Amino acid sequence: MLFDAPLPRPPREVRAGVAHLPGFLTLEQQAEMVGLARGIARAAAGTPAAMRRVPVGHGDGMTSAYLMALGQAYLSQPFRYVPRGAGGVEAPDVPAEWRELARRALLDAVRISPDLVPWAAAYRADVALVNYYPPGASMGLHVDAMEESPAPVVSLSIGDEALFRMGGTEGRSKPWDDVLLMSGDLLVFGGPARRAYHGVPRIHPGTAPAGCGVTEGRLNITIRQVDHLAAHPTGELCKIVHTYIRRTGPMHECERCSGEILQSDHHGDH
Ligand SMILES: O=C(O)CCC(=O)C(=O)O
Ligand SMILES: [Fe+2]
Repeated sequence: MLFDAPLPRPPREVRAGVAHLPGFLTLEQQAEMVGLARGIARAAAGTPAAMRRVPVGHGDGMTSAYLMALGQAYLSQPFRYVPRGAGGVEAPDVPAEWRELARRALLDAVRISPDLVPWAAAYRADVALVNYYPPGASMGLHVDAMEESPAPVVSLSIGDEALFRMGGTEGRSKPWDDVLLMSGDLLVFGGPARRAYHGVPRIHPGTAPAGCGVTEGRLNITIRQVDHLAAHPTGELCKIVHTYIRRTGPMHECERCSGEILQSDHHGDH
């Protein structure tokens, strides 16, 4: 009996700015997310927004995961987001319930990692990247560097267990923090860890729980804020395109009202 009961996995701060909340999603919520992702992938099949294999930080002998971007197209070589309509590139919508789920996930994560606090109130998810790892797939150590906003990344795992590795901000070398991500787990990284190297060296085949919606492999959904937004004194939101460091602190200029100086809706992000 001692070894039959699952070991308790309390929420924990892996390091400053990294919160791991095991079992954040119920099995029903997991199956619902998988169903939604599958439906979107089916509808996008055969279009430029279709799920595709994208090697991330891969060495010899590593098999890459499949990727589908929602909210904005995410192109490789070099990696970049392309806003909808720009250059005729389209992307499926991020389901409204995922954006809301990410907002709530961040609020929960803030309680575990106080370094995430500055981002919670103004967080606005605008992109979701859906990764599918077939058995044997992995993702090399990389930095999520293409988002203009420094808001945290909200990551949900469904299906097979994965070894998630978080390194430093300077390079891929040790020390690393290794975290076992199981089906339903939430991981949020931001603040001092936002631009840290991270990856998935391996997944453990055959470990997906019955009823999670994934029978083989692992689904990872990262929900992100790409656009860096600022609030006008009127409350209208604009996208920050330039940041000037003044003696009084950072000042921002937006796309639409070029030249106008805006107040950031974030705190301590520069
Ligand atoms: O699969 C994971 O847990 C991490 C995915 C990731 O790092 C990414 O999509 O940028
Ligand atoms: Fe990443």
